[in-house]
Amino acid sequence: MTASDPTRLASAIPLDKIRYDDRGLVPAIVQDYLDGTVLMMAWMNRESLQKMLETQRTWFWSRSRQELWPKGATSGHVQNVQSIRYDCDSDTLLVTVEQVGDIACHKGERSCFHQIDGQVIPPPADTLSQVYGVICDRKSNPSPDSYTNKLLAGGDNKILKKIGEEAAEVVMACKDDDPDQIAGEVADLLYHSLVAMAHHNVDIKDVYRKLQARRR
Ligand SMILES: N=c1c2ncn([C@@H]3O[C@H](COP(=O)(O)OP(=O)(O)OP(=O)(O)O)[C@@H](O)[C@H]3O)c2ncn1[C@@H]1O[C@H](COP(=O)(O)O)[C@@H](O)[C@H]1O
Repeated sequence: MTASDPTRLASAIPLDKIRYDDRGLVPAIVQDYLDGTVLMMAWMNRESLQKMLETQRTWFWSRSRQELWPKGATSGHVQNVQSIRYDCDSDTLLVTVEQVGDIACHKGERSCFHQIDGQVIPPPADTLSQVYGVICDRKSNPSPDSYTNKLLAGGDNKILKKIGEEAAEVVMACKDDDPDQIAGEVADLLYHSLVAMAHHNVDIKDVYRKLQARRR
């Protein structure tokens, strides 16, 4: 279900089926629709859910201010709703969004979630994005033992040669019809493609956007 289809978005969530608690609230977990990063958790009531369905933007209920609040009203960092799901006993919502701008947190930080080391940058939920994050970090902060840095130092000549080799290895593994070997060679091909993307400053989310745009 996508936000460009408001009828389906509204009909997918029967407002009366949701089990609100004794305060009339239901928790909503908000996730980036491209890489699955968990952006924030906030509370909704029936009215905010209704508003979210109507506007296709996130609306929550503030327990401290006792009022409805639309995400990004002051910062402009709105969240365009892509899908809404509820769990099996209908007492939790999972909302996937296109985050416009960096800031997701209601306190103005980059994320609601702190890592153990105190950083507030959320780790993307999917493995490919995590590996790409490390590769980009190696590019910014080279490490002498890093294979990635050896590739990046060799530029296109070295990186593209490896992509050609890894693609040929995928072909051979498929010819051998060996699922485990195919998985290993595809992992190598994906990794080297990510290095090429980092070398050419491609945002991994742009790849995900293209895949999403092609979804049927
Ligand atoms: N995901 C990978 C990854 N996949 C494959 N490879 C490397 O890619 C190479 C695969 O090429 P080959 O199979 O041809 O092996 P090879 O013959 O040893 O390679 P060459 O001699 O041709 O360089 C191996 O050296 C693998 O270790 C990877 N190297 C690093 N990563 C990730 O990249 C990030 C940065 O790692 P470093 O660069 O090691 O700091 C980390 O998150 C890693 O997990």
